[in-house]
Amino acid sequence: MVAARNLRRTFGSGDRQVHAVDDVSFDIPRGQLCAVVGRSGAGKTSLLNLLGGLDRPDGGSLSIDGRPVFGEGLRPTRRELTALRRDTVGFVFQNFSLLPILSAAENVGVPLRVRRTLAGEREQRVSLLLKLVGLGEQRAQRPGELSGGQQQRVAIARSLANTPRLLIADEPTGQLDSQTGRDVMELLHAVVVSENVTAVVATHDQAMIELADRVLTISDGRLVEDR
Ligand SMILES: Nc1ncnc2c1ncn2[C@@H]1O[C@H](COP(=O)(O)OP(=O)(O)OP(=O)(O)O)[C@@H](O)[C@H]1O
Repeated sequence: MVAARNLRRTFGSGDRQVHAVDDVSFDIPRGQLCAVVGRSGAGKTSLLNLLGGLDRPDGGSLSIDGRPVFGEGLRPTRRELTALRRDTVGFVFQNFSLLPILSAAENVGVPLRVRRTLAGEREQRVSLLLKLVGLGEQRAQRPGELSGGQQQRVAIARSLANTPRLLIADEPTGQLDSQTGRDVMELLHAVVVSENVTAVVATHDQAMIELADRVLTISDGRLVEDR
C-alpha cells in the first residue's frame, strides 16, 4: 500500500542543515496499523508529511496504492498532490483541526462537499460515520460543545469521509488524557479493521504502540528499527 525507497527530506543548508528524513525505506501492506515512534525532533512529522503528500522529498521514491507519487523524473504538480490528498488520504492531527463554527455533522461533511457529493449521499455517509465513532447523538453540537476526546472522534470520522485508502495520524492523542487517548486509539484500531484502511500513526503513546501491527522507530531522520 505504501512503498517508500530511500526517502530524504533536508531542511536548511550549510552548517544548519537538518536531515529530517534520511534515506528511509519500508513497505506497509494494506490494512496494517503502523506506529511511527521516536524522540521529539526525530523526524516523525516530516516523514508523515511526505507519505500524505503534504510535502515533497528531496530524494527517493514513494508509491501509494500502487501509484508512483514521487521518484526519479516524477514531480507531481500542486494540483496532483491536492488530488492525491482529496481522493486517497485521510488526516488526523493532534489539535483536531475542526472548524469551530460548524456542527460535528458539518465538519464530517466538509471533505464530501469538496468532492461535490450529492446532499442525500453526503447526509447518509455523515450519519454512518458519526455512529461509527459513537457520536450519533452529538451531530448538531459544535466543537466547543464537545470534549477533547469527542472532538478527536469527529476528526477521525471526518478523516474517513472520503473513504481514504491511507490514514495519516500525527500524535492523535497528544492533547488527550491517558484514558481518553486509549479510547481514541482503540477507535482508530477498530476503524482500520472495519474500513480496511492502512494507517500510519506517529505517537508517543504506549497503548497505541501495543495496538499497532508494526512499529517503525525513527532517530535523527533514520529508520533504526522495524518490528
Ligand atoms: N519546516 C522546517 N524547517 C526547518 N526545519 C524543520 C522543518 N520541519 C522540521 N524541521 C526539523 O526537522 C527535524 C524533524 O522534525 P519533525 O517535526 O519531523 O520531528 P518529530 O519527530 O515529528 O518531532 P515531535 O515529536 O516533537 O513532533 C527537527 O530537527 C526539526 O527542527
